[in-house]
Amino acid sequence: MGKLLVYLKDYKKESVLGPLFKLLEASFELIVPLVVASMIDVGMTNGDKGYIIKMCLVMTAFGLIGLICSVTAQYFAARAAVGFATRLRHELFAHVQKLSFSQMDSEGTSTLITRMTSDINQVQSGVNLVLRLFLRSPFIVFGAMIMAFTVDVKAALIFVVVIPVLSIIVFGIMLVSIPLFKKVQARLDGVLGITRENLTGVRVIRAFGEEEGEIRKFDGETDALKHMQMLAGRISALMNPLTYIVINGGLIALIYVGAVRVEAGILSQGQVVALVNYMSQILVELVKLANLIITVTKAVACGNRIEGIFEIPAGLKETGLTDTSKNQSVDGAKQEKGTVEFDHVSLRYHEGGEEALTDIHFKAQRGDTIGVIGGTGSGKSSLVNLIPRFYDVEKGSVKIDGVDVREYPLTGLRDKIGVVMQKAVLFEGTIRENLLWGNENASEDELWEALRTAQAEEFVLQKEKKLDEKVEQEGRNLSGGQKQRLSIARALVKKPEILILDDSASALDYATDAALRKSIKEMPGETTVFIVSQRASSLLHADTIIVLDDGNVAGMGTHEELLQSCQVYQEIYYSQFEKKEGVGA
Ligand SMILES: Nc1ncnc2c1ncn2[C@@H]1O[C@H](COP(=O)(O)OP(=O)(O)OP(=O)(O)O)[C@@H](O)[C@H]1O
Repeated sequence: MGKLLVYLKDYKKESVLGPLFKLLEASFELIVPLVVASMIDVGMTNGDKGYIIKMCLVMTAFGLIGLICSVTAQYFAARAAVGFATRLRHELFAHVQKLSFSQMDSEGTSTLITRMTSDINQVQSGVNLVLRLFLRSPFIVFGAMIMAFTVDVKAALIFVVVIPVLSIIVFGIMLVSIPLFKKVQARLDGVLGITRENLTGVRVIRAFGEEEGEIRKFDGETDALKHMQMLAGRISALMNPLTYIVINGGLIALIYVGAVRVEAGILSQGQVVALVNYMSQILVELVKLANLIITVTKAVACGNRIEGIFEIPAGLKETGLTDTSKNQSVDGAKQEKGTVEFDHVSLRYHEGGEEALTDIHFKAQRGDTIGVIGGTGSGKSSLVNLIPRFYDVEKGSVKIDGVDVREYPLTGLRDKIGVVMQKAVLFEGTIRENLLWGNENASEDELWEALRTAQAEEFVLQKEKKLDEKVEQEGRNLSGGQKQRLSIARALVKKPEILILDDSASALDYATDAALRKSIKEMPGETTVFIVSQRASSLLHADTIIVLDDGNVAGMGTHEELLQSCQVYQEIYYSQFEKKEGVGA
């Protein structure tokens, strides 16, 4: 948590002024009991109305000044806490962008969202409360005790007994409840996780009629949270009765000793009232202090979890070499733009886990169409994901234009590549805004050209506002096929040297799929295209088809060659060919 405090550095002034104004407010609070005492002893005893009014005015002035100090302190503390949290959120977000997909997979999206939202909020509350109370509460506790001693040493000895007993109760309860609050936080994370999973997968849940099961799961989690909160609440609830018993005992003792000493003429009535006020102030501040410590403990726990994310080293490292400089140094005058080479590549997602890809070796020339086929889980997506460095190889290397992809600046690398993922993802906005992700400077003509190639022109023309038609969050107002075609158009707007279509035509009918492949083939310039597909018919005309089986290359060649020599390919092809003979290939 300590390392996070560096983000407070822009708020040094606020972090100093906030506590200082709180101290000022506390100083006035400590003087008020003495003013009351004087009002009783001088004003009331002598029936001096003028003196009483004067003291009332002094108290009002103290109250007003205290209020101004308090509001000013709140302002500075809030400014520092909100500024700190905003900076922290920015930094965390930027750091998460630098994590590799494997690192994100191992943390989990839901965890990262919790770190970025509720954990940061908790830290923000902690910082705010610390700035307001960490000086004020101890100052009042010790200040009130010292003031009590200045009033009467013998009576103040009661404070010496009461304060430690109170402290033991307050901090004892706090010590027991802090681990419980941590458990409450963990349960809350569970509820958040289950809620998020349910809401993102709501369609599947309903399609499978799993609503009841989900409700039971959710109830189970919330019940567990409730029990934990009740337990923590019951223990915290002991605080008030116990502290009030002690404080009232103390007050009785104080009033008794005070009365005896007033009788003896050692103390005045006003002084006894001042002592009682100091005792009450101490109680209030000890309870505040305990709450502060609980909030701070929660904030530190959340801060440590955030720090844990910062401690994950940025998974994608760049050497910062430019593509052109390296190109020349590697290959002299020879221009290799658009070539993709896998040099004995192996990939493992987790240390100690199974290899997802083993010894993949091939070279695609500029303008080639490479088909990748294989059963589910055979490694097709894993293979193409290595090209834009969504994951890094474990062994070997992936080279573009003769240069290892790890040596490109990431933005430079990804500028060369257009990727259309298995799951089409669109963002809230208009069709135009989504397409411009590919190239923010693309002209109107270029957008329509990309839509034409992606077989999306017709349906966009049918929309009332054409390119300015609204796309809702996750593109939920579009069909699966429309989303896929828009995602393809978005990648084409980029005019990439390398285009990766990862099973991205699965929602298209055979005729549209064939038309799409034809228009991609006819695109101006020579784009190297990788098509991942489960459909053999989609890959018939590829220059090379890579057949994957359990992460290994089972065969490589043209359709005709593979049909002759590769058993895995024959199995795939004939299983589909029998059903779909003559359709759209
Ligand atoms: N992010 C990941 N973390 C861990 N393992 C993964 C990850 N992605 C894929 N795998 C594993 O790697 C293997 C290959 O998966 P991959 O997604 O590349 O297969 P695929 O051929 O594209 O499958 P499909 O056709 O079903 O999309 C599988 O065993 C899968 O469980």
